[in-house]
Amino acid sequence: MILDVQQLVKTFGSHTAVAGVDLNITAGEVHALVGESGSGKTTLARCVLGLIPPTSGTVHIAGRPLAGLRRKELRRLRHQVQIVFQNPYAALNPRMTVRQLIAEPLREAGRPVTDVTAELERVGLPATVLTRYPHQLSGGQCQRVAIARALAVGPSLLVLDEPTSALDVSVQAQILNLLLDLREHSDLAFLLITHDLGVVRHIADRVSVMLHGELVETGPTAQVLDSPQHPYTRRLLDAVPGLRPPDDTPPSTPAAATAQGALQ
Ligand SMILES: Nc1ncnc2c1ncn2[C@@H]1O[C@H](COP(=O)(O)OP(=O)(O)OP(=O)(O)O)[C@@H](O)[C@H]1O
Repeated sequence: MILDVQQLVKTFGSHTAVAGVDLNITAGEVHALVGESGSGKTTLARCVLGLIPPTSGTVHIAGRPLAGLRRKELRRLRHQVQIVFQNPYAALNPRMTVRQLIAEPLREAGRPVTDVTAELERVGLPATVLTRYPHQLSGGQCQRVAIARALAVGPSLLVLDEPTSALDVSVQAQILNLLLDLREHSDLAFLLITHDLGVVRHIADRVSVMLHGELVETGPTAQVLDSPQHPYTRRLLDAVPGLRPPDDTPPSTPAAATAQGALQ
């Protein structure tokens, strides 16, 4: 088990942002976390990353508790979980070249900086971008650099916070395919925070639905999207035309098959 969260609670003053969440992710799993704005997704992710302490509950990374570690151990454990943000331009230092941006985490992880080109190749970028600054890259290229930086320290879990929503639709697909490709060739697991249920259908193995700080439903993606149990999940799905066949249409009809196939 790469991530094991138990009974996690996070309050800010009198406001409860995360209200007793259990969540586990195994090696190689793509786990999507969906829910409306303010439901607590980012707060949960920040607790998982060790950026903020939970009010109560536990987070274990690869079997080790995040709480109560000495600084050095915590740093090592934190390498295991990396994050990629929504807006790559904001996440990358504008004064650093791509070479410097990727060398920085390699150095931090004690790896040779000569690996920079290999790291670039891994995310589908040519060596010609090495001397460029973020503003000289496209949004998709920037996001690839951000992913390369996250991968450089050898994480087991990548938290992706709306990783494609700032990108053009065609570039979104390329980044999603890159993530699938990375997963195919490693045991890397993903916690994918997204509003896009089409993306969930396309790449997630399991999905958790968050509402007012609680996980109201968790299960294999097809099961949750095709037979949602919680009324909130149903409402989310009903808001996206074509994601789920209407209740009175058997899933086996050609129309329903087309609606679902369009998202594949
Ligand atoms: N540092 C903070 N101080 C006070 N309240 C906070 C803080 N961080 C988050 N909150 C509150 O906690 C709740 C959950 O916020 P969070 O950002 O986790 O939601 P979210 O599901 O990630 O939303 P979005 O999809 O818009 O990013 C919100 O009501 C938010 O205002």
